[in-house]
Amino acid sequence: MHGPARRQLGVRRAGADVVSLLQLQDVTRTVLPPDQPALTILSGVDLTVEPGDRISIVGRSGSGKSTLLNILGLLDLPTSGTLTFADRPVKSYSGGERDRVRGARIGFVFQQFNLLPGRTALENVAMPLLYATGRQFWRRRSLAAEMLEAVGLGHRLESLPDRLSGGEQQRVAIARSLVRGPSLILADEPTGALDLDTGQSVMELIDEVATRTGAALVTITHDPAIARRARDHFRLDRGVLTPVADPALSVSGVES
Ligand SMILES: Nc1ncnc2c1ncn2[C@@H]1O[C@H](COP(=O)(O)OP(=O)(O)OP(=O)(O)O)[C@@H](O)[C@H]1O
Repeated sequence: MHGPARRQLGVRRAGADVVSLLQLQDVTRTVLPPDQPALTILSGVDLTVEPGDRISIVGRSGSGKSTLLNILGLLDLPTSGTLTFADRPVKSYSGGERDRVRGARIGFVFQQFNLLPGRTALENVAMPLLYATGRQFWRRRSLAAEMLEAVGLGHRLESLPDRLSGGEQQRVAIARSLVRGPSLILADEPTGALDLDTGQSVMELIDEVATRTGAALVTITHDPAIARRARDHFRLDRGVLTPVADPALSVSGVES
């Protein structure tokens, strides 16, 4: 067994003593809107993410992508089912521990760059290191500069976001997401605000950094060309996650 089927059943690669990075087993998320019956947004979601994985998830608007992303990013807990990070049940973490694990081990890349407008590229990238400890904290400016160098912006350290192009701003946002060396990168429509060529080069950059650091990359997108860059593909449809061979087939008729 290989690829998505293995991933959904959580079967480990033969002979590997891999600690799964993130595992969802039979995850459900239900909300209780006021004066309305309970609404099931995710049901029976199984997914295993291992170090170095490249996974794409596509789904139409309202299929539950944001809800799933919040669970993958430890921002929300499942209503039922099991969520483990590094083989430890997430519900056993205190709120503070969950925040620390998220900050240190998960990097988010969003469609909106969310850069602080009055801060330079260097200050924006150094920001997450204010929450780090030891060497990462004390060396935050030089680590941020190295990261900006790595995304090709070593010459724009002192630039404010409004002096940068969209692609450059996304590179700064990527540098900021990855500066703490996360083991899991969650990219939510990372190229949604960029033109085709810039989008492809930004994805190449994320792939390259993930490969260099051994991080797993989960990309949520409606764009089949972006999804195809992953190795394993899933479709989310009305809260149900299913493996698919080709992301293009799973997005026909999908609205972004
Ligand atoms: N707290 C909530 N209360 C009521 N309904 C909710 C809540 N959160 C999500 N929903 C509903 O659940 C469904 C899935 O929401 P979600 O935001 O996860 O979808 P999505 O796939 O990210 O959509 P989009 O691509 O449009 O952002 C939607 O119909 C949404 O209206």
